Amino acid sequence: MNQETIIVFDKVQKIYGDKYALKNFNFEVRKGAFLTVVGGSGGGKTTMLKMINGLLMPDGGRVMVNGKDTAHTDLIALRRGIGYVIQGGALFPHLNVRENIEYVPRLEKNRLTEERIQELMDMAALPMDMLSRNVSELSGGQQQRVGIARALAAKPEIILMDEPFGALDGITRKQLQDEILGIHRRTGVTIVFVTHDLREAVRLGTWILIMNEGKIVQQGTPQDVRDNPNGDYAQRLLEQLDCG
Ligand SMILES: Nc1ncnc2c1ncn2[C@@H]1O[C@H](COP(=O)(O)OP(=O)(O)OP(=O)(O)O)[C@@H](O)[C@H]1O
Repeated sequence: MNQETIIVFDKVQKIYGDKYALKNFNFEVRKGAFLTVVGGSGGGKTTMLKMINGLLMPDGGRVMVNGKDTAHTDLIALRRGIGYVIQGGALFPHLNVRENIEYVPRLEKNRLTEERIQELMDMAALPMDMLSRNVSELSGGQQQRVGIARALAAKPEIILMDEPFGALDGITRKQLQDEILGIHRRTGVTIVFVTHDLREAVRLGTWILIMNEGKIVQQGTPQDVRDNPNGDYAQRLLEQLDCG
């Protein structure tokens, strides 16, 4: 394994009934990458993401994170090093912002210092006076920011993001994209970010993976993908960039 590789998919298969969600999927994620995974509905993006933190296991092949096969690893320890952000933030609605952010570290008997909480709020561009607010009173964009602060709390090596900004208006979406780019730049965390939106994928990614029907259509830098679309599917997807 390449020293700089943090996640490896090795001949991974995932089958539901007689349909492959992932078919002979081989892929490596470099440490520190901002990988964006793009493609149409049902292409296998969420399936591949959930295999990284062991929410799903392969039916064939293996997924390695930091050199360890997820099928033979302590899943709690694995998830401790992986932040997970999904659409809507999946916050605990009855808890306030502080309690949401402190939730996982507390389970592990790690108290976050006030300094660390301030740092997390700053990274997510949230004001400190929001800590005592109940999350159900916050806007969608604010909730998503709390989800990001919570995912960062345990200083993960990897952050998985599944359509995190899908439900937000254009302006809020752009602000959150800027925030996550800043977090990536400052912390060097490896990010795997699933989106339907090629424009978002190109804007954020250092590396782009285009998937369709459980297979890789194309991968490369945003520039490579734009300049040399591989086949009809990539070409049609890229046409989104030119109209709109
Ligand atoms: N629990 C499940 N049971 C049966 N089929 C499933 C299940 N989860 C996913 N699938 C199927 O596997 C395929 C890949 O789904 P997946 O959610 O990974 O795609 P996706 O690219 O993330 O799609 P979307 O962008 O719509 O979320 C789809 O055909 C889907 O219907």
